Amino acid sequence: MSLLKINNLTKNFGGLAAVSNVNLELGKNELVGLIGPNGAGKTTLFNLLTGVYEPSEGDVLFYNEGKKERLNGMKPFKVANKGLSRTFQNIRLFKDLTVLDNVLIAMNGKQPVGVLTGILRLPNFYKSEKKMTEKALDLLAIFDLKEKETSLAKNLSYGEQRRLEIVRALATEPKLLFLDEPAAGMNPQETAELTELIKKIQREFDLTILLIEHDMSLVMDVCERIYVLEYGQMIAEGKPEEIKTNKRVIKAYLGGDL
Ligand SMILES: Nc1ncnc2c1ncn2[C@@H]1O[C@H](COP(=O)(O)OP(=O)(O)OP(=O)(O)O)[C@@H](O)[C@H]1O
Repeated sequence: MSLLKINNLTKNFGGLAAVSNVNLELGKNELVGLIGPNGAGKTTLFNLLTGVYEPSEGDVLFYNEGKKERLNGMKPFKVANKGLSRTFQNIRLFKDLTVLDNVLIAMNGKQPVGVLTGILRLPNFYKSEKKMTEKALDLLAIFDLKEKETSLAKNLSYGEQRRLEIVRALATEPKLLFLDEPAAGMNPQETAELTELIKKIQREFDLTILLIEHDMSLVMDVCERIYVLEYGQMIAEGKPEEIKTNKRVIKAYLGGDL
């Protein structure tokens, strides 16, 4: 069953087509990779899918509980409310807030009580706040960050900050998660641990994941299917073993081995 469909998507920056006539489809519960050399258009594509950019041409269609919705032109917070969440290539945390507060802020849009209940601090407000805190701590525990709940985000190691970013994205209870280079800057052991975590959250949270990653071992290990972009165009799509031996893909990566 299709969850997201991208039809002939194009984004022009002046004379440059950063994304050109791209088609892509994600089925429910799929874990799909998006790879390509530097400047291929991967992040631009994520920005088109999450409302940061409006497409120059084409459609982004989201199949939400049987209803087809067109996401083009929707503001990022609206796209997030539909159940599409993302992490960024450059870490975007509230560095001077605690780990727990970083997660609670991400959850805020999901606060189930009304504004008045919140302003007047009625009993339901405290009940819901307690529930949210418990949920945030459960998520932090999965990512081995529970003991750090009171640490300031800026005092976490690089790998921990990257994990906290994923926790924040999950806190919005997404149906579709876009991960932009989650292993960037991680050492091999941290990358191996993250690989296992990505597999685990996809299973346990009933998620569909699209993953941009330069670390080929991670991509080949976790992804069921892989799309390859080069100069804004989708040059290949297939299973990891097909992508590894695809001549056009190998050429795009300067003739090197994947
Ligand atoms: N806001 C912008 N204005 C003008 N050009 C842009 C803009 N954003 C991206 N580009 C250009 O579009 C092309 C694709 O960039 P993009 O960042 O999407 O590539 P990428 O595949 O994510 O690269 P990397 O792997 O290095 O992160 C590049 O040539 C880039 O310079």
